[in-house]
Amino acid sequence: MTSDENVSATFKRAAAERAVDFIQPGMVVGLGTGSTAAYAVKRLGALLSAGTLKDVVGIPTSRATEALATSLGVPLTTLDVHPVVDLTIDGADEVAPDLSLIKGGGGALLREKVVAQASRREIIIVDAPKLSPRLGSKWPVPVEVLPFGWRSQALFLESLGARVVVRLALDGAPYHTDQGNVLLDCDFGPISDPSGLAAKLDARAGVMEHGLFLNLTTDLLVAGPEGITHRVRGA
Ligand SMILES: O=C[C@H](O)[C@H](O)[C@H](O)COP(=O)(O)O
Repeated sequence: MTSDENVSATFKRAAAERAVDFIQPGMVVGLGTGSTAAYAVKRLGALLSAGTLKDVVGIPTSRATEALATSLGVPLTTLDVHPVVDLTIDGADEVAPDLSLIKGGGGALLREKVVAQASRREIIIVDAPKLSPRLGSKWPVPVEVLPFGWRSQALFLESLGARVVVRLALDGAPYHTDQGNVLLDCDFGPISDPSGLAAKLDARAGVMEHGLFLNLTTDLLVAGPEGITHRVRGA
Protein backbone atom coordinates (compact mmCIF):
# COMPACT_ATOMS: atom_id res chain seq x y z
CA MET A 1 0.00 0.00 0.00
CA THR A 2 1.26 3.50 -0.80
CA SER A 3 1.19 6.09 1.97
CA ASP A 4 -1.78 7.80 0.20
CA GLU A 5 -3.67 4.48 0.23
CA ASN A 6 -2.81 4.05 3.91
CA VAL A 7 -4.21 7.48 4.73
CA SER A 8 -7.34 6.78 2.67
CA ALA A 9 -7.81 3.44 4.44
CA THR A 10 -7.47 5.15 7.84
CA PHE A 11 -10.20 7.66 6.93
CA LYS A 12 -12.49 5.02 5.45
CA ARG A 13 -12.15 2.97 8.60
CA ALA A 14 -12.84 5.96 10.84
CA ALA A 15 -16.05 6.83 8.96
CA ALA A 16 -17.16 3.19 8.97
CA GLU A 17 -16.60 2.70 12.68
CA ARG A 18 -18.50 5.90 13.48
CA ALA A 19 -21.43 4.67 11.38
CA VAL A 20 -21.60 1.43 13.35
CA ASP A 21 -22.26 3.52 16.49
CA PHE A 22 -25.74 4.18 15.04
CA ILE A 23 -26.69 0.50 15.15
CA GLN A 24 -29.01 -0.36 18.05
CA PRO A 25 -29.81 -3.83 19.47
CA GLY A 26 -32.55 -5.58 17.52
CA MET A 27 -31.96 -3.72 14.27
CA VAL A 28 -32.07 -5.11 10.76
CA VAL A 29 -28.97 -3.63 9.12
CA GLY A 30 -28.12 -3.35 5.44
CA LEU A 31 -24.49 -4.26 4.82
CA GLY A 32 -22.92 -2.31 1.96
CA THR A 33 -20.21 -3.42 -0.42
CA GLY A 34 -16.68 -2.19 -1.04
CA SER A 35 -13.55 -1.43 0.94
CA THR A 36 -15.19 1.21 3.15
CA ALA A 37 -18.32 -0.79 3.94
CA ALA A 38 -16.08 -3.78 4.74
CA TYR A 39 -14.66 -1.86 7.70
CA ALA A 40 -18.20 -1.43 9.02
CA VAL A 41 -18.94 -5.14 8.62
CA LYS A 42 -15.72 -5.98 10.47
CA ARG A 43 -16.56 -3.59 13.30
CA LEU A 44 -20.09 -4.99 13.54
CA GLY A 45 -18.69 -8.52 13.65
CA ALA A 46 -16.30 -7.56 16.44
CA LEU A 47 -19.05 -5.93 18.54
CA LEU A 48 -21.38 -8.90 18.07
CA SER A 49 -18.74 -11.48 18.96
CA ALA A 50 -17.73 -9.46 22.03
CA GLY A 51 -21.41 -9.35 23.07
CA THR A 52 -21.30 -5.53 23.20
CA LEU A 53 -24.11 -5.45 20.64
CA LYS A 54 -26.88 -8.05 20.46
CA ASP A 55 -29.76 -9.22 18.28
CA VAL A 56 -28.64 -7.52 15.08
CA VAL A 57 -29.18 -9.19 11.72
CA GLY A 58 -27.59 -8.09 8.47
CA ILE A 59 -28.76 -8.01 4.87
CA PRO A 60 -25.74 -8.18 2.54
CA THR A 61 -25.73 -6.20 -0.69
CA SER A 62 -23.44 -8.59 -2.56
CA ARG A 63 -22.04 -12.09 -2.49
CA ALA A 64 -18.69 -10.63 -1.42
CA THR A 65 -20.27 -8.92 1.60
CA GLU A 66 -22.25 -12.06 2.39
CA ALA A 67 -19.00 -14.05 2.46
CA LEU A 68 -17.26 -11.46 4.64
CA ALA A 69 -20.15 -11.21 7.11
CA THR A 70 -20.48 -14.98 7.30
CA SER A 71 -16.75 -15.35 8.00
CA LEU A 72 -17.13 -12.89 10.90
CA GLY A 73 -20.18 -14.62 12.36
CA VAL A 74 -22.61 -11.77 11.59
CA PRO A 75 -26.12 -13.32 11.47
CA LEU A 76 -27.73 -12.71 8.08
CA THR A 77 -31.28 -12.47 6.87
CA THR A 78 -33.02 -11.52 3.63
CA LEU A 79 -35.44 -8.88 2.39
CA ASP A 80 -38.00 -11.67 2.00
CA VAL A 81 -37.96 -12.18 5.78
CA HIS A 82 -37.35 -8.51 6.68
CA PRO A 83 -38.65 -6.31 3.83
CA VAL A 84 -37.92 -3.13 5.79
CA VAL A 85 -34.34 -2.35 6.80
CA ASP A 86 -33.75 -0.13 9.83
CA LEU A 87 -30.37 1.18 8.81
CA THR A 88 -27.93 0.60 5.97
CA ILE A 89 -24.25 1.50 5.98
CA ASP A 90 -22.64 1.72 2.57
CA GLY A 91 -19.82 3.44 0.72
CA ALA A 92 -19.88 5.55 -2.45
CA ASP A 93 -17.57 6.50 -5.29
CA GLU A 94 -18.56 10.16 -5.60
CA VAL A 95 -20.74 12.41 -3.44
CA ALA A 96 -22.33 15.69 -4.55
CA PRO A 97 -23.21 18.56 -2.20
CA ASP A 98 -26.90 17.48 -2.13
CA LEU A 99 -25.77 13.98 -0.96
CA SER A 100 -26.61 12.38 -4.30
CA LEU A 101 -24.10 9.69 -5.23
CA ILE A 102 -22.40 7.65 -7.87
CA LYS A 103 -22.06 4.05 -6.70
CA GLY A 104 -21.16 0.74 -8.29
CA GLY A 105 -17.37 0.87 -8.50
CA GLY A 106 -17.46 -2.58 -6.92
CA GLY A 107 -20.26 -3.78 -9.19
CA ALA A 108 -22.91 -4.13 -6.48
CA LEU A 109 -25.13 -1.18 -7.45
CA LEU A 110 -28.32 -3.12 -8.13
CA ARG A 111 -28.58 -4.93 -4.82
CA GLU A 112 -27.23 -1.83 -3.06
CA LYS A 113 -30.04 0.27 -4.52
CA VAL A 114 -32.70 -2.33 -3.68
CA VAL A 115 -31.51 -2.38 -0.07
CA ALA A 116 -31.17 1.43 0.07
CA GLN A 117 -34.75 1.88 -1.16
CA ALA A 118 -35.94 -0.56 1.53
CA SER A 119 -34.05 1.28 4.28
CA ARG A 120 -35.40 3.79 6.76
CA ARG A 121 -31.95 5.27 7.09
CA GLU A 122 -29.08 5.15 4.58
CA ILE A 123 -25.74 6.15 6.07
CA ILE A 124 -23.04 6.75 3.46
CA ILE A 125 -19.42 6.60 4.57
CA VAL A 126 -16.57 8.08 2.54
CA ASP A 127 -13.15 9.63 2.79
CA ALA A 128 -12.97 13.30 1.83
CA PRO A 129 -11.51 12.96 -1.71
CA LYS A 130 -14.83 11.46 -2.83
CA LEU A 131 -16.62 14.78 -2.34
CA SER A 132 -17.35 16.44 -5.66
CA PRO A 133 -18.93 19.68 -6.83
CA ARG A 134 -20.98 17.79 -9.43
CA LEU A 135 -21.60 14.08 -10.06
CA GLY A 136 -19.58 12.73 -12.97
CA SER A 137 -16.60 15.01 -12.32
CA LYS A 138 -14.57 12.18 -10.78
CA TRP A 139 -16.19 8.88 -11.61
CA PRO A 140 -18.10 7.29 -14.51
CA VAL A 141 -21.68 6.15 -13.97
CA PRO A 142 -21.79 2.33 -13.93
CA VAL A 143 -24.78 1.04 -15.87
CA GLU A 144 -25.80 -2.59 -15.39
CA VAL A 145 -27.34 -4.06 -18.52
CA LEU A 146 -28.72 -7.42 -19.59
CA PRO A 147 -26.19 -9.48 -21.53
CA PHE A 148 -28.91 -9.81 -24.21
CA GLY A 149 -28.38 -6.89 -26.56
CA TRP A 150 -25.71 -5.18 -24.47
CA ARG A 151 -24.02 -3.64 -27.51
CA SER A 152 -27.29 -1.88 -28.36
CA GLN A 153 -27.29 -0.47 -24.83
CA ALA A 154 -23.73 0.78 -25.34
CA LEU A 155 -24.87 2.65 -28.48
CA PHE A 156 -27.87 4.07 -26.57
CA LEU A 157 -25.59 5.29 -23.80
CA GLU A 158 -23.24 6.89 -26.33
CA SER A 159 -26.24 8.65 -27.85
CA LEU A 160 -26.80 10.20 -24.40
CA GLY A 161 -23.26 11.61 -24.51
CA ALA A 162 -21.29 8.95 -22.64
CA ARG A 163 -17.90 7.52 -23.41
CA VAL A 164 -18.62 3.86 -22.70
CA VAL A 165 -16.16 1.27 -21.42
CA VAL A 166 -17.15 -2.35 -20.86
CA ARG A 167 -16.00 -3.39 -17.41
CA LEU A 168 -13.64 -6.35 -17.53
CA ALA A 169 -12.83 -9.00 -14.96
CA LEU A 170 -9.23 -9.72 -13.92
CA ASP A 171 -8.97 -12.39 -16.64
CA GLY A 172 -9.85 -9.83 -19.32
CA ALA A 173 -13.32 -11.25 -20.00
CA PRO A 174 -16.40 -9.02 -19.46
CA TYR A 175 -17.16 -8.64 -15.77
CA HIS A 176 -20.47 -10.12 -14.65
CA THR A 177 -22.42 -8.80 -11.69
CA ASP A 178 -23.94 -11.00 -8.99
CA GLN A 179 -27.03 -11.07 -11.24
CA GLY A 180 -24.98 -12.21 -14.27
CA ASN A 181 -25.34 -8.86 -16.03
CA VAL A 182 -22.77 -6.73 -17.88
CA LEU A 183 -21.47 -3.41 -16.53
CA LEU A 184 -20.90 -0.44 -18.82
CA ASP A 185 -18.90 2.37 -17.20
CA CYS A 186 -20.24 5.59 -18.71
CA ASP A 187 -18.18 8.76 -18.55
CA PHE A 188 -20.64 11.62 -19.06
CA GLY A 189 -18.28 14.24 -17.61
CA PRO A 190 -19.87 16.55 -15.01
CA ILE A 191 -23.62 15.82 -15.14
CA SER A 192 -25.80 18.94 -15.22
CA ASP A 193 -29.11 17.10 -14.75
CA PRO A 194 -28.67 13.83 -12.82
CA SER A 195 -32.45 13.36 -12.39
CA GLY A 196 -33.06 13.77 -16.12
CA LEU A 197 -30.30 11.30 -16.94
CA ALA A 198 -31.58 8.83 -14.33
CA ALA A 199 -35.08 9.06 -15.84
CA LYS A 200 -33.72 8.22 -19.31
CA LEU A 201 -31.79 5.24 -17.94
CA ASP A 202 -34.76 4.07 -15.86
CA ALA A 203 -36.98 4.11 -18.98
CA ARG A 204 -34.69 1.96 -21.11
CA ALA A 205 -35.50 -1.77 -21.46
CA GLY A 206 -32.39 -3.84 -20.85
CA VAL A 207 -30.89 -1.31 -18.45
CA MET A 208 -31.27 -3.17 -15.17
CA GLU A 209 -29.93 -0.39 -12.92
CA HIS A 210 -27.47 2.48 -12.83
CA GLY A 211 -25.14 3.97 -10.28
CA LEU A 212 -26.91 7.32 -9.81
CA PHE A 213 -28.27 7.20 -6.25
CA LEU A 214 -30.53 10.24 -5.94
CA ASN A 215 -32.53 11.15 -2.84
CA LEU A 216 -31.50 7.98 -1.03
CA THR A 217 -28.79 9.14 1.37
CA THR A 218 -30.15 10.21 4.75
CA ASP A 219 -26.78 10.66 6.48
CA LEU A 220 -23.27 11.26 5.19
CA LEU A 221 -20.17 10.61 7.27
CA VAL A 222 -17.02 12.06 5.72
CA ALA A 223 -13.64 11.34 7.28
CA GLY A 224 -10.66 13.57 6.52
CA PRO A 225 -7.67 15.23 8.16
CA GLU A 226 -9.96 17.44 10.26
CA GLY A 227 -11.94 14.51 11.66
CA ILE A 228 -15.38 13.19 10.83
CA THR A 229 -18.20 15.38 9.54
CA HIS A 230 -21.81 14.19 9.83
CA ARG A 231 -24.31 15.69 7.38
CA VAL A 232 -28.01 14.92 7.37
CA ARG A 233 -30.01 15.35 4.15
CA GLY A 234 -32.30 18.34 4.28
CA ALA A 235 -30.69 19.73 7.45
O1 LIG B 1 -20.41 -1.49 -5.96
C1 LIG B 1 -19.78 -1.03 -5.03
C2 LIG B 1 -20.20 0.03 -4.15
O2 LIG B 1 -21.10 0.96 -4.68
C3 LIG B 1 -19.13 0.66 -3.28
O3 LIG B 1 -19.79 1.07 -2.11
C4 LIG B 1 -18.42 1.84 -3.90
O4 LIG B 1 -17.83 1.43 -5.12
C5 LIG B 1 -17.33 2.38 -2.96
O5 LIG B 1 -16.33 1.41 -2.79
P1 LIG B 1 -15.07 1.68 -1.87
O6 LIG B 1 -15.55 1.86 -0.48
O7 LIG B 1 -14.23 0.45 -2.05
O8 LIG B 1 -14.37 2.91 -2.38
